[in-house]
Amino acid sequence: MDVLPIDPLVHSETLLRRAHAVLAFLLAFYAHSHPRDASAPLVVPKSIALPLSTVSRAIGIAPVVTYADTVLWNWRPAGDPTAPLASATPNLNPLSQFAAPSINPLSQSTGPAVTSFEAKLPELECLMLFTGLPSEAHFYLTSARIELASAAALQLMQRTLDELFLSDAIALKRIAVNLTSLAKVIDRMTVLLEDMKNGCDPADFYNHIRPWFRGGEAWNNGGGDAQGFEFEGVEDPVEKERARMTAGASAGQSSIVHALDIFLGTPNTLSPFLSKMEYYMPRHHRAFLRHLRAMPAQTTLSALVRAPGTNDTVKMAFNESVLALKRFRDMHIRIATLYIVNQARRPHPSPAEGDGQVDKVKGTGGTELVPFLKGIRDNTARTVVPL
Ligand code: HEM
Repeated sequence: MDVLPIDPLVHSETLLRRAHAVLAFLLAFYAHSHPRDASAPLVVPKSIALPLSTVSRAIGIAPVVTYADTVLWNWRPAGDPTAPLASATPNLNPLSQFAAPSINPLSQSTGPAVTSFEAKLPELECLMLFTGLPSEAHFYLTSARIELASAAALQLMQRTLDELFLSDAIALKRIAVNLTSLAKVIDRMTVLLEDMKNGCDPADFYNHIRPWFRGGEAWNNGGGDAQGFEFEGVEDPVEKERARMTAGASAGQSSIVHALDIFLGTPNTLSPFLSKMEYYMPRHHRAFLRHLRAMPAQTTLSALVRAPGTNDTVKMAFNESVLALKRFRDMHIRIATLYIVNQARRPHPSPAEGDGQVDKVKGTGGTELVPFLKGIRDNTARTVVPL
């Protein structure tokens, strides 16, 4: 195929994102419908490799299928094929109305308005699927709904950071209310995560959907020297190396849970895997995480809840949020067990992970998922502060 120029796209972030998604899907179709030779790199033809590498560099994201391609940029309002691409036109973005749900921390006798913005949740459908299976659409849209619900968490975090700056008695009261609200938003995310089971069949997921997400890292999984993808026509050594050992798409690339970890000060912020996943996020998300991390240590929430003299109300509200995040991760482990570990135990058509060593089963991001996810969950629980 010809190498198509990307010049007509360069002035539009939206078109560049769309190009990334289309090219990354093409890369996955090419790579994973190709006879696999674990001893050699997979040469990706320049018709895919060159524009994908250029577009990825332009928007600062890895040249492979990412969570952004399958979830963040992969929806439109259901039943409206003429609707603009996700986020093309802010006013027509069905998610934009949720960016600022009306949560007023000081008028909370009946709790935050989490349910009221949930009621307005629009019906969404996916732009692209690998398989066309309803399970695949449900898989992506479950994550999209979690992202949507988490808009409220972002706002609560922002308000709390503003109050931290003041840290007077009223500010402390507001912080406690915000944190209690945050716990409720995280619990809502957990309910939405559990809804994965109501539309995504575990066997379909494991055998037919998940194999498409694998990156260069998985090309020679377990086989000697790492070979990965070789992008034909890409000469720049940095870009070549970037393309070679890409991780597969994973919701570990969603920035919301990373943001919660930084905000609450869990030790997960030190996880090399989670840091690596930042390169697979849109650059604005990455910048946001850096910004959160750059807060001076003495002005963080973590410092406040550990400072002598901080009242128990604030500490209890903080612990509520931490424990809600732990519950989210408990649910996530149950989901990963159902969709990956249990499936790996069964005979299945593709030899993705069929060596029977269930403890060594890997996530699409490349982790040994059972110990990894449990460690992350336990770190979260350890962040609780004593009263
Ligand atoms: C069938 C559904 C799912 C399965 C099988 C699954 C599996 C996994 C696995 C195996 C990992 C380890 C990293 C890797 O190697 O890829 C992971 C990480 C992660 N996943 Fe999922 N996941 C699912 C759905 C979701 C959803 C809907 C979310 C929320 C948006 C989510 C959020 C995360 C996060 C934040 C991580 C990083 C680890 C952490 O912070 O706890 N996952 N997932």
